[in-house]
Amino acid sequence: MSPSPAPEIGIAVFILKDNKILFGRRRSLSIAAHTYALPGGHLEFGESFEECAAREVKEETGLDIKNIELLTATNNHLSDTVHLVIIYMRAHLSDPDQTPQNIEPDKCEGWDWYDLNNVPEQTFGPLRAMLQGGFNPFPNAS
Ligand SMILES: CC(C)CCOP(=O)(O)OP(=O)(O)O
Ligand SMILES: [Mg+2]
Ligand SMILES: [Mg+2]
Ligand SMILES: [Mg+2]
Repeated sequence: MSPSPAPEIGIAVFILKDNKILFGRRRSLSIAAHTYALPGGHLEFGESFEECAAREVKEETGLDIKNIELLTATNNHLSDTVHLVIIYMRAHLSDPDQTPQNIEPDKCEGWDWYDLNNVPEQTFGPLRAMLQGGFNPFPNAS
């Protein structure tokens, strides 16, 4: 019997601007297809969490970020073929006036800012559950 593949490691970034968070609707990808998720992607060999966060955000939105901090991690055994550890980071825009661009339109329908209390209905399940459970990514959250 061949060994099960190792779980994937994904970095997801809460980019915070005023009281909003950046979400993008994913196209028909292997993970979280057609749901709203945070910018982010697979941790690559030798990267720190912060390096991966900055790289994936730049690759996907063109945004430069700073104050990159580790928040939490979730272990998501989503199906017989998808087991994903998601490491959640938060960050702020290096330039508050910079606007997100949809750099990878084949992977994402576009980026938009959402209030924590009004995230998209079709938010990626594990993320939605975390937020509905009271997780607050903002600094000094009560
Ligand atoms: C959901 C995410 C944290 C893990 C999967 O990342 P992804 O499919 O966006 O991967 P890439 O951005 O690296 O292509
Ligand atoms: Mg990516
Ligand atoms: Mg990605
Ligand atoms: Mg990637």
